[in-house]
Amino acid sequence: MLTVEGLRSRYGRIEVLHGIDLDVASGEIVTVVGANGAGKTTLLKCLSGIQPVSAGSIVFRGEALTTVPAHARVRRGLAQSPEGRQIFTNLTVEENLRLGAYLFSDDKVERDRDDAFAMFPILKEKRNLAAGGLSGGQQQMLAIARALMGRPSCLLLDEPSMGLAPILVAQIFDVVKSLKALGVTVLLVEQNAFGALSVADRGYVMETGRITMSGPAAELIADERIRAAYLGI
Ligand SMILES: Nc1ncnc2c1ncn2[C@@H]1O[C@H](COP(=O)(O)OP(=O)(O)OP(=O)(O)O)[C@@H](O)[C@H]1O
Repeated sequence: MLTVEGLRSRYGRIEVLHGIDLDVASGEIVTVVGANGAGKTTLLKCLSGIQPVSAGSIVFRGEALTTVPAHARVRRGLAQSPEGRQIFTNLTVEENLRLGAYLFSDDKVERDRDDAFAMFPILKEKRNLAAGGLSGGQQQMLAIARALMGRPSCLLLDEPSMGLAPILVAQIFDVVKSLKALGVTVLLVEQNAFGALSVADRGYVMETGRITMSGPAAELIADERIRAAYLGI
């Protein structure tokens, strides 16, 4: 569904992605794990079209995306739930969800909203409250639910567990896992390697702008080097 080859990107004169190769098949949950500053967020920004690519290619559902603007990528089914959530805190939960469906005016929007409420009952309970009043975990759920309202075929998730208490981290990873059942393909970028690899089918390890390891998530979790470097085991 998504194939990235030789992707390079830079901030000014400093290159931070040095030729990334990765692919995500339809229906998979794939994670990119790596330390703070490895380049994970930059990679997702290149995929969503808000960071220029200096070399390489991005092909999504058979179509080259590298020069397609960000808004057009969303229309093609590639959606991002950004790091730091970026929900509209002054709007209600329901208004935030409706904004996620801005591409559509059909009656399926109501059904999508009901599906979101079924998936996240707490959002239904708080639908008329300002989103800024939600807890961190609830805001993260809202950010994911809002991205789903755009009916993506592939969802890019940037550090959904960041800044959350451990119990909420577990909940968020459960949510990611449940996306698979909805038929949504997920590319999940995370510093929490254990949580991410626990729910993913496959994983890539990123270090200073390069992919240094990849494989089935279960194999990566069992790998001594990964356990020592990322899992603190
Ligand atoms: N706007 C920017 N201008 C210059 N350098 C940047 C900018 N954003 C990121 N960088 C640098 O690019 C490198 C990769 O950063 P990036 O945010 O992609 O890493 P990351 O793995 O996502 O880390 P984090 O987990 O903190 O988001 C880092 O060295 C960072 O300092």
